[in-house]
Amino acid sequence: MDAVTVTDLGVDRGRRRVLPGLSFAVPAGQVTGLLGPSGSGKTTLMRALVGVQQVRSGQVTVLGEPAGSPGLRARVGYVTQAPSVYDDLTVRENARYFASLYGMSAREADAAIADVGLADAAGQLVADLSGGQRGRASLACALVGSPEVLVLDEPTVGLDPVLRVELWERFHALAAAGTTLIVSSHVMDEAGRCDRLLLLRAGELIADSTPAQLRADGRSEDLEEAFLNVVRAREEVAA
Ligand SMILES: Nc1ncnc2c1ncn2[C@@H]1O[C@H](COP(=O)(O)OP(=O)(O)OP(=O)(O)O)[C@@H](O)[C@H]1O
Repeated sequence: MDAVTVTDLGVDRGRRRVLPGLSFAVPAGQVTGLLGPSGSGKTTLMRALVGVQQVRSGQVTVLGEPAGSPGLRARVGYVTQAPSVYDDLTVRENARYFASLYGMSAREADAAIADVGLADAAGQLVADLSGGQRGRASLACALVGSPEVLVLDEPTVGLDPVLRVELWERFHALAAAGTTLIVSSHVMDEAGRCDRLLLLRAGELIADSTPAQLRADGRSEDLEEAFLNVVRAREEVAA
């Protein structure tokens, strides 16, 4: 079953056509990576998926409803690149506040904090956290609502490798329990951790694939090189 379907999605930002017309589907209960260089349109696409982006054309359907429908608010979680937590509250107070909005208990808030590796910093004010810790506090606040679809914009930026691996394990545990995750990254080594890959370049979908298929199509075990080979092959066809 598909959790998300996108048909001919066109988005302009300012005077630029950022997404010319994308079509793809995201299967439920998997981790789908949205990979692409800076400026390729990842955030714009994620904004369209959660219904906060004005679109020029096309349809975005999430869990059977148009993206942004009121009925999806509690079912779709979105963690932006800029952490959306309250600086003047502690990590615990933030998580418990968001838990109360979703009708969840303080215990569930504390579990979400532990899930992102912030248990030791639970009593600290968000204002006193590092950038990476702040991002994880924001992630904890999204996890606490147990959304069916989680859209995460570069959640591992600035994290040390151990923590990155732990978060990816957490993403896969959530997917195994039925959550659909869409995770953006511009680091190709994270592509290998995804079940499926959507590769964007200048707003175009270069690949809708799996890591294994991309390695085969790009004739390289190295995903970055495989991506480049696929891009070059497309350019040769277009020339
Ligand atoms: N508010 C805006 N007005 C005009 N253009 C914008 C706006 N926001 C983004 N853009 C442009 O849209 C394009 C795609 O931006 P987007 O943020 O979606 O890319 P991205 O792949 O998420 O990049 P990054 O990895 O750096 O976050 C870029 O060329 C960017 O300059």
